[in-house]
Parts: sequence; structure tokens; C-alpha cells
Amino acid sequence: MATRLHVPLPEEVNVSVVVRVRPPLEREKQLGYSKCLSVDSLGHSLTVFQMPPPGISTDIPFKPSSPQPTPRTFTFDYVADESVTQEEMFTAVGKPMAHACLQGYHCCLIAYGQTGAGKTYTMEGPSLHTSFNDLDSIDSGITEKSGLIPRILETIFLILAAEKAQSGVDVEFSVRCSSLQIYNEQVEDLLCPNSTNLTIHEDAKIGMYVEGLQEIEVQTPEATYEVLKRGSLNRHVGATAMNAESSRSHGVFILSVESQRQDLGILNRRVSRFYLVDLAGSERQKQTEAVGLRLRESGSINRSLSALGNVIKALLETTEGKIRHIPYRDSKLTYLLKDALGGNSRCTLIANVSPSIINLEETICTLKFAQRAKYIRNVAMINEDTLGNSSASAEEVKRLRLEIAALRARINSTLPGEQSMSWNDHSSNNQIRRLEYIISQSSKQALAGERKTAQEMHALSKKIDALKSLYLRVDRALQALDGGISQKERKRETSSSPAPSHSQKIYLPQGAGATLDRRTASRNVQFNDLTDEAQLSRPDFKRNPETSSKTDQHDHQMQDNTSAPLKTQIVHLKTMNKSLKQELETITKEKKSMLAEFAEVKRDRDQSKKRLASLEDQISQLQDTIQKLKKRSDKRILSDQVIVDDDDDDDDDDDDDDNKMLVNFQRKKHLNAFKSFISRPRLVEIRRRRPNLLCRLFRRKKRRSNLELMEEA
Ligand SMILES: Nc1ncnc2c1ncn2[C@@H]1O[C@H](COP(=O)(O)OP(=O)(O)OP(=O)(O)O)[C@@H](O)[C@H]1O
Repeated sequence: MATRLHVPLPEEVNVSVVVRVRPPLEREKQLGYSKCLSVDSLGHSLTVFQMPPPGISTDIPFKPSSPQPTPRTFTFDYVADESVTQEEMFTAVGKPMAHACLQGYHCCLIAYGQTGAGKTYTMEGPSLHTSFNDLDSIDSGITEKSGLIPRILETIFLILAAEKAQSGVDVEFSVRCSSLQIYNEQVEDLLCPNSTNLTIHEDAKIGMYVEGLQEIEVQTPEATYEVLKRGSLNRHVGATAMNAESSRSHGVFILSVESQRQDLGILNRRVSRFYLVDLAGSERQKQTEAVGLRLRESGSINRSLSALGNVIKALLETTEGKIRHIPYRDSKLTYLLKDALGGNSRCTLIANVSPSIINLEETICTLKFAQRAKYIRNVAMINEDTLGNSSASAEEVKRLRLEIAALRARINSTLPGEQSMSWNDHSSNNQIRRLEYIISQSSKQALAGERKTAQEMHALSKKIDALKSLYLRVDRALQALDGGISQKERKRETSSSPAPSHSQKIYLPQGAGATLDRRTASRNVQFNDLTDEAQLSRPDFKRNPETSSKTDQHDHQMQDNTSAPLKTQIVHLKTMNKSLKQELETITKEKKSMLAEFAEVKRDRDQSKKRLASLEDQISQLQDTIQKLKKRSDKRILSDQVIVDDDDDDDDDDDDDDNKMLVNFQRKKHLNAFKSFISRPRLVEIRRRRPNLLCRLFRRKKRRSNLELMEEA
């Protein structure tokens, strides 16, 4: 059944997914064509019959996913069946995107699908390679078979020209275009074939861009089409078993539209980019019979497409609330399309499929991919700068101006069947005056709002600067403290015999110092983030004084009205201001706790220092005592030795040591010490070698005591 959908896709939807079924090809018909899908009459769903009808042979071994496969229905924003013409496709898909691009939205249109499914046909129209001879006819205008890109180009120029022709609005616009291909994971400029292996970069303001990519300024749709054609003819195309003119690279045509509207003092500048992407087709090497170069291309194509699938899968998981890394950098394609996939862009994915049962498995894969893409959530914003206005009432002011213009038009013209009106018409003039009064009030409010924001931003910058110097000071102090502690540590390590308990105590402050170091590093990161945020907000902030001065000049001419984006900016800045304030409070608290910690560490360090000094005193006292004891004991030993030597002149020299020990043994008070000094085997040995020595010693002692007794007597 033919699908006739003329209602364009809703404009406010940021990501939409469309399926296009192409008519069967000759090759498919020759293989015994059988259709495997049907599209519902509303053009929103598509049912795939997962079983080849009896008697139909497929050129791939067909394995149904379940023993009794049931038809499977997929729902999309729009499903175009074989009968949908190029023009209808444009009305449904291309036109809303062209309008969105001119409104200031970044746009992206991606054709995805199996090789030979009709991507290039949908995007460009019949092949530019084979229809080269017919190009003259295409150059002269859009033909029935022209694809989305030439139609979008034409529409964009038509709208811009119509706006320019509109009275009362001063429109300036510039359109630039570039064309690139990603071939074997290399970005190549299709307009400058020598520029290969270009690099992709990301910019906070302009998004993703390719460095060194040639941009050509164009004035007419014909000139733009010429550029498209040039790029397309430079693209890698090769024959495979599935498609005589298979695209072997991902082709991206980029349109940059910059428009400037000056309307009653409001200068409105919009910059938007339109990525028109004709992907290389997913392919099974077996089907395409790829070998050599084709095989290498095929591997690269499939790898980047699988990276695209991974990005979409990750995005899907984030919409389910999971925290996931989005692997944009896994391929050049996904990195280049980063804005289109989950970023600031409106995106439409066209999944091209073949109706033939022989491509059933690939068709199901494509539909599954497209279904996942439905869940991507983009945040598309109008990329617009408005000068000469400032507050939240730009839309309202615009509406009022339109009302004034309409009233003036009514007054100046007499419509048939209507009463004639003139400028003298009292009520109309009153109404105009009322409207003008509202506009001037709005302007004043706008100005006040803008000044307030500027002041807030100024204060914020000051706070950030103060914070910066504070943190630098704290950081320096911490570094000095850490340095001091480690120096002390080194000294202690080199000092003689430190007590174990002491070294343990000293280690504690160092650990705390390291904690502080880490905290300082984390604070520095926070601080750098804040500084970066401030830097980012500066361009917006800088705009304010300029706007203010302009607004002052034209205060009575009601120039200072606000646009919605500026309103958003103000809200954003206020939110940022609030969050920065909170951050500041947190940081101040952190700072306090850090200082407390710092003081604690210092206290610990002082205590350790005192303990170390007292321990050192104790050590030196102990050393003194040891020295004294040693001296005393040496003296005693000497005196005893003299006694022993006197009494036993006839003893051998090698008995001296034994004598000393025995003398000590003789002394009662040193008995225990002797026991501890001499081992049992030694004592036994002494007894064996000098059996009479002990007896002699006792005798001598007795003699002495007798002498003493005699002396006393
Ligand atoms: N809607 C359509 N109406 C008529 N012919 C079509 C349609 N779509 C595709 N075709 C034809 O199908 C063939 C393959 O189409 P196309 O080259 O666009 O496929 P592709 O998806 O770009 O393939 P590849 O990925 O290999 O480059 C072409 O001959 C093309 O003219």
C-alpha cells in the first residue's frame, strides 16, 4: 500500500528516525524476488515477516531467530515505502530540517543501511558518477529524482532570498560548504583531494570541526550543487557484488549558514551547521564478495559502523539512568558526529532497507539499529547572538512590533468591506502609544537586568580572583610545612640510635602532611575548574558593556529588547553565580578545616620535637652512667687482679682470665653477675684445670680474716 505522508516531522523533536524502503532492484528480481516487509497505511510502522515463503531461495543461509518466527513490527517517526517519491521524502524529512537550520539549530541528517539499500539515492539522487552526462539538466534545477541534499540547498537559498526581499528586515547571509570523506579511518577533504588525514577537534562554542578543511562560500543553490557534485565525484566508489557503485567511504557534506537580521534596531546573528551524512553501507564480506582492497575497506566500514552502534547503545543506557562513558573517540565517524549524537543538534536518521527477503537479516539488523537510535536525546539550541537588546522580553517585544506593523498596515490600507482607517483614528493611535509604552518599559527592565547581571559577574570574577590568591597562599604554606617536616624526618633518620617509639611518633605528621598535599591538589583542581568556568562565561560577560552602551544610545528608540537566548544566558549566569557562591562557601569551610588540620599537624610536630629532645637527654644521661659504671668496674677488676697476682706468683699467664672471674665469683655481691657471665661448661672447665684454686682462694680469705682479727686484738 502506498504511504502518502505529507505532514512534516514535528519541528520540536530533536532526534527522529525514519525508515525508507526502496523498490526492488533488477538483481533481486532475478534471484526470485519476494517481499519480506509491509508498511502500515499511516506510515509509522513496518512489519517484517521473518520467514521466507515456501519455494523462495535466499542467497544467504537463512536461520530464523526462533523455531516459529513471528512477524515483527517496528515503529518509527515515519516509514516511507517503495512508492514514496524523492519530493515526498523531502517534504517529510528534509524541509523541516532546512527550516530548523535557518532558525539557528545545528542539524544532521544521516543515511544508514545495508550496502545497496538506497542511501546515496536518498541523499543525492541518482548516481553522479553514471549520470555525469545528465548533470547539465540537474544544474539547471531540481529534477524529479533529486535527493534530499540538492532540495535542502535550494530551500535554504529560497527562504533566505524571501526573507531578504521582505520589507522592513535587513538580512545578510553567508553560506559556506565543505565536503569530506572518512576513508579507512582517515578524514580526507573531497574539495581538495591532497588534504588527507585531517584532524577532528572540539570547540566549546562551535562544537566539532575538522582542522584545515576547505570551505567554499556560495551564493546560489546551483553553485552549492556544483560543490556537492565536485565532492561526490572525488569520493571513493567501487563495484561490489551487491552494488555496482558502492560508496566505500562515509561522505559528509557540511553546510554552514550564517545570517544576520537587523530589524528595528535588533541585530540578530545566527550561525548553524548542517551535516549531511551518507554513510558507507554495512556489508557482509560473503555477500559483497570483497577481496583485497575492497575487503580492507569493508573491514574499516564495518568497524566504524560498529563504533556508531556502540555510541548509540551507550547513549541508550544513559537515557535509562546508567552512568556510562560514551565512546565517541572510538572512530573518526562518531567523533565527528558527536554533536549529532547526544549533543546540540537536531538529528534525523534515515534507515534505508531493501524490501527483498534475500536481505532479511540485514534489514532486521538495520531496523534494530534504527530502533535504538530513537532513544537518543539531544539538547538542540538555537545558536544565536542578539545585539542591541538585553532582557527576557525580546519575543514579547517582537510580537508587539508585529502588532504595531499590522495596525499601521490596516490604517494605511482600506480593505474591502472594512471601514476606512487613518492615522487620525483616535483609538488606534492610543493603542499604538500603549504598545510603545510597554516596549519602552520592557527595554528599561531589560537594561536593568543586564546591568545587574554584569555587576554580578564582576563580583564573581573578583571573588574567584580572591579565592585564587588565597589558595595559592595556603598551597605555599602547606608546601613549606611539608618541606619542614620531611627535613626534620631526614635529620632524625641520620641521628644516632633513635628509640622505636620516637620514630613512630614522628611518622604521624608526615602522613598528615601527605593528606594535606592530596587535599591541596584536589582543591587546585576545583579551583582550576572554577577559573575555567569563569573564562568561559567571560565572552558573554564582555558582551554586556557593549550592549549597555548601545542600549544607552538608543534608549528612546526601544532597541534594548531581550531575546530568549539572552534570557537563557542570564538564567544560566545566575545559576552559575549561585553554584559558584555555594562552591565558595564549601571551599571556605574546607579551608577552615584545612587550617585546623594544619594547626593540629603543627602541634603534633612540636610535641614530637619536645619528646625527641627529652629522649636525647635521657640517652646522653644513660651513656654517662654507662661510662661511669664501666670505669668503676674496670678499677675494681684491676685492684682484684693485683691481689690475685700477689698471692699466686707461680700461676701461669693463661690463668689470668680465670683468676679475674674467680675473684668476681669470690665477691658475694658479684656472684649473680658472675653466673650470668660465665657459662656452665666454662665453670666445669675451670674446675677441671685448676682443682685447687677455689680451695686456695677460700684459704686466703680465711687467712685474711684471721689477720684482721689479730690486728683487731
Ligand atoms: N527509492 C529508490 N527508487 C529507485 N531506485 C532506488 C531507490 N533507492 C535506491 N535505488 C537504486 O538502488 C541502487 C543502490 O542504491 P544506492 O547506491 O543509493 O545504495 P547505497 O545504500 O548508497 O549503497 P552503498 O552503501 O553501497 O553505497 C541504485 O541503483 C539506486 O538508483
